Amino acid sequence: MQAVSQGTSHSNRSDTTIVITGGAQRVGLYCAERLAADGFQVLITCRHLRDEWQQQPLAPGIEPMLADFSTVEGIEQFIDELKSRAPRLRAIIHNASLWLDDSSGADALQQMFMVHMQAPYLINQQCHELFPADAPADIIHLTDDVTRKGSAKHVGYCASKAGLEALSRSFAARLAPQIKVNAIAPALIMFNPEDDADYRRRALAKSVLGMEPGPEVVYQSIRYLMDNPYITGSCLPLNGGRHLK
Ligand SMILES: NC(=O)C1=CN([C@@H]2O[C@H](COP(=O)(O)OP(=O)(O)OC[C@H]3O[C@@H](n4cnc5c(N)ncnc54)[C@H](OP(=O)(O)O)[C@@H]3O)[C@@H](O)[C@H]2O)C=CC1
Ligand SMILES: Nc1nc2c(c(=O)[nH]1)N=C([C@H](O)[C@@H](O)CO)CN2
Repeated sequence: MQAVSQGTSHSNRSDTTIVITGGAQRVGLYCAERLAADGFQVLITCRHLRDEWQQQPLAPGIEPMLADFSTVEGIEQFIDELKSRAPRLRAIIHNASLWLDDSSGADALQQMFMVHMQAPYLINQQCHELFPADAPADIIHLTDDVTRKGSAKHVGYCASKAGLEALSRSFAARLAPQIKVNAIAPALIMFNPEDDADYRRRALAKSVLGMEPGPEVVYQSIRYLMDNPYITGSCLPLNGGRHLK
């Protein structure tokens, strides 16, 4: 039986682009750096350019695009600019996210709906034609393991991430067989600087592996999905065994 090759050789990766939304920091920036090192062109979106890029420029192959997904107009502006650049897309990674708890104001759910659902919905609908017909193509959504059980303190966040998970499965059905569409559902990946010792201890205790893995495990999951030709409509649990507790 003929082996199916999905991986693009290093040489022709340089003419294909991976979009990572919210890629100017933390998980998104780490994955952008690893994918650029793999030879891809990477477009990261951000709401503001970072001052530190003057002294510490982004790695070669990474280019920032300004985008604010808090309004439909902002999402459409991003889509128009992306189309005007007419990249040969290899992947779109919907990483942008707001992690607001339920005391963050009356419009918190609406804000998270815009970033977690409205933006991926419009971008997937209007940008799928930027993927070349004859080459591997992936859309990957970053959801959250918390959708398994719900969250007493992040009701709105959890609901919007659950909606993103359903949106991912629907686009998998709509865009097959040309584009594979999957989700990655992380639990704790990396703490925020403001997380105190007690919070960190409690968060680590929620999984049987009890670790803060860092963003490499998200990059590994992205590469697994990109390189495997037979996975679509899935949601990859990346949770240290939280479901076993
Ligand atoms: N960190 C973790 O432990 C976990 C992370 N996840 C998920 O993994 C992904 C990456 O996590 P992490 O790196 O911590 O994410 P961050 O909290 O650092 O947010 C990522 C980016 O989202 C962007 N963003 C927020 N609101 C908007 C908006 N209105 N328009 C455009 N961009 C916006 C921000 O970009 P900017 O400010 O530059 O515009 C920010 O840099 C997220 O989807 C997250 O929900 C899930 C579970 C655990
Ligand atoms: N957009 C974000 N989403 C999430 C974050 C984050 O920092 N930004 N962090 C978490 C937590 O790590 C949680 O999984 C464990 O405490 C969840 N989502």
